[in-house]
Order: sequence, then structure tokens, then C-alpha cells
Amino acid sequence: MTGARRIVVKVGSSSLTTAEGGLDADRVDALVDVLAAGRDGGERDIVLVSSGAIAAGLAPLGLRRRPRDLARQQAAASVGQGLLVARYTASFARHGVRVGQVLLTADDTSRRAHHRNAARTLDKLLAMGAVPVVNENDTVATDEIRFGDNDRLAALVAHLVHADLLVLLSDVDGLYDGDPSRPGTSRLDEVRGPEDLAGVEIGSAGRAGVGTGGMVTKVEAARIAAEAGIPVVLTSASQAADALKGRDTGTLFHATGSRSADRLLWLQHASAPQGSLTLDDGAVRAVVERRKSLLPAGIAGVEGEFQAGDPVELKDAEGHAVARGLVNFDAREIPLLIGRSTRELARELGPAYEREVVHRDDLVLLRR
Ligand SMILES: Nc1ncnc2c1ncn2[C@@H]1O[C@H](COP(=O)(O)OP(=O)(O)O)[C@@H](O)[C@H]1O
Ligand SMILES: N[C@@H](CCC(=O)OP(=O)(O)O)C(=O)O
Repeated sequence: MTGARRIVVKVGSSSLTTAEGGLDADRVDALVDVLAAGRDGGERDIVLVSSGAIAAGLAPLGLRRRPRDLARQQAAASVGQGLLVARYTASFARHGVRVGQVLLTADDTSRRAHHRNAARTLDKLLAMGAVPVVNENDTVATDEIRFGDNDRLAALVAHLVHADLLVLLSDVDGLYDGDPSRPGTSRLDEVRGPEDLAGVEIGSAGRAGVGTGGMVTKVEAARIAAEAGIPVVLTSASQAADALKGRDTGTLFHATGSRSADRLLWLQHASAPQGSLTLDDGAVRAVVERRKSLLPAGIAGVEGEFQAGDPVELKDAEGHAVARGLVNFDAREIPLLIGRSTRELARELGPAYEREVVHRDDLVLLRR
């Protein structure tokens, strides 16, 4: 861990706010001191994924707790994000370090052009010595295109920037075998694979009204990163310095896999399919066994209201999902294509209809 040259650090709302709600400037400063030192005079790249926009916007808008409805959450995020980044800017300036705000939606990690742009901007910021401060673009993200939690966003960003370590900071110093507020629970030092999680009680709710997702999204994020070849340390914000120095702290999730094709990680782990296509047996074999693109001839049915570029599920005749992919047609166009050859479609409807329904580069197989 000491050798990590590029680290993504994610900090949760619960570590940045006061008990009364609102941003805690002292805690932000304390975190920034650790991150600035962790940059090692610029020898190491640090990307910060920071939650806290909604929490920081509550008090200024006279809200006492996190609202349930999306519109008010987005309003709070809009006010809070500005305050949050202003605080980071001032705090990093004490160390002579610039920050760059990067707001992402789920689309930005999957669509080819967006993905490339996001990766390029993050790389450029780092090359110019700035610390990217990333958050979900809460004010525009609607439910369908939302990550909803920054833990998974952090795992995807770690993958996007080719980080060699992901540090998840929370208000708890690691993963416990049960709710840590209950007596008798103990911390796991290491997770080598899913088998180490058997019997661990992972709670979905954090501190009321502040964080989202609790431990569930952190463990899920750790799994995504570990499977993509990136080790993860989960610990408390107050132990961030130890984590960056490579000292034993919190829970270490060992890398379990190797790096996979860039964009598709999101598709596999974080996308909400907007509909589904049912494939005939031949198409299932072509897609699953021969890793081919899905052509119109192999489609037997369509469900849902999706548009070209959306993620969809590919199902076999029994209704089991076998793959996910980014579809090249709107749902309403699919019935025209069902069961027909691309050549016939091109002749009848024009060359635009010669394309695959889902290109193999935009497909991930689901484990069965
Ligand atoms: N098995 C567990 N181990 C550790 N913490 C857990 C566990 N189950 C539930 N939790 C809760 O998850 C909380 C962290 O989640 P959350 O509040 O969403 O944090 P953040 O705002 O840092 O993202 C902890 O404070 C703890 O109460
Ligand atoms: N994007 C949201 C954070 C969502 C989130 O995952 O929060 P947390 O569980 O505190 O990391 C915000 O800035 O308020």
C-alpha cells in the first residue's frame, strides 16, 4: 500500500458534518491536512470523492434533515455543493494546492465519449498538480441515471483513473461482523474474498439523516474495486493518515481480480437497465459463447421504454438475464427489426439500420 502512486479517497457525509447538520469546517480542514501530506509533494496523485453536498445544503435552506423527495435533495445539493467546494478550495489553498470540481453522472462512466472526456480531464488535473474533488452531479441526476451513492461512484472513479488503491473513509473504523453500535461485535482486519463475508451482518442504514447506504454500499464498492484489481482500505476519517501511509488500519479488501475493459464496469455493477430484449437460443449462444454482437435476427421480444444508448438486459427464452448492453435503437424501433437480417433491413429502411442492436464492445456477460 505504501507504494500506491495514485489513490482515490472517498469521504462520506457523516465525516464532514456537525451533529447539528451543516458542514464542519474543522473536520474538512483535518481531512485536507492529511490529503495534502499524502500527496508527498506531488509524487502521488490523490483524487477525492466527497459526499456532503446534500448535508451541507440542509441548514442554509432551513431543512432539519435530509428530505425524502428528489427535488428537495437536488436543491439542497445545489446549495451545498458550492459551499463544499468553496471549503475545500480554501482549505487546500493553505497548502498551496488547487482543487478542481468534477461532477459526474452515471452516464459519464459508461458512454464512450463521456467516459473518455472524464478520464482525460481527471488525468489533466492530476498532471497539473490539482486535486480533483468529485461528486455525483446531484442537481441533474434523476433516479434513472443516478448512482445514488458515492461509494460505488468512488469504485468506478478508481477504475477510471487507474488508481492502485481506494480508501473509503466513514464514521466507523472498518467493517464489523455486525452493527458496531452493538456490544460484542468485532472488526474484520482483512477480506480476501466473498467467503470472508459469510455471516457478516451488513447494515443498510447509517447515521439517521446524514449518510446513505450504510455499510452495504461500501462493501459493494469494495467488491467492485477488488474485482477490478484495486485493493480497498475501509476505515474512519480520523485514521486517514495511517491509511495513506500504508499502516495497518481498518479493513483491507484484497484485490481479487484483474483490470477489466474500462467502461463496462459501470454497466455490470451500477446500471439500472431501462428495459430488456429477449433473445432466441441461437442469439444467446452467439452472445454468451461466441462473444458476438446482438443482431436483429436473434431478437424475439422487447420490453420497456428505452432510448438508443441506454443500458438494457438481454434475456434468454426462459427470462433469465444473460448479459447487459448499451442498445443502439430506441425501444419503439425494435418491433420493426425483430427476426430480420441486417441486410434486408438496410435495403428496406436505409444503411442506418444495418447496425448491431447491441455491439459486442458494449456488452457484459452476467454470471450465472
Ligand atoms: N457491519 C457493519 N460494520 C460497520 N458499520 C456498519 C455495519 N453495519 C452497519 N453499519 C453502519 O454504517 C455506517 C456508515 O454508513 P454511512 O452512514 O452511510 O456512512 P458515510 O456517510 O460515511 O458514507 C456506520 O456508522 C454504521 O453505523
Ligand atoms: N452525492 C451525495 C452523497 C451521496 C452519498 O453516497 O452519501 P454518503 O453515504 O455520505 O457517502 C451528496 O453529496 O450529498
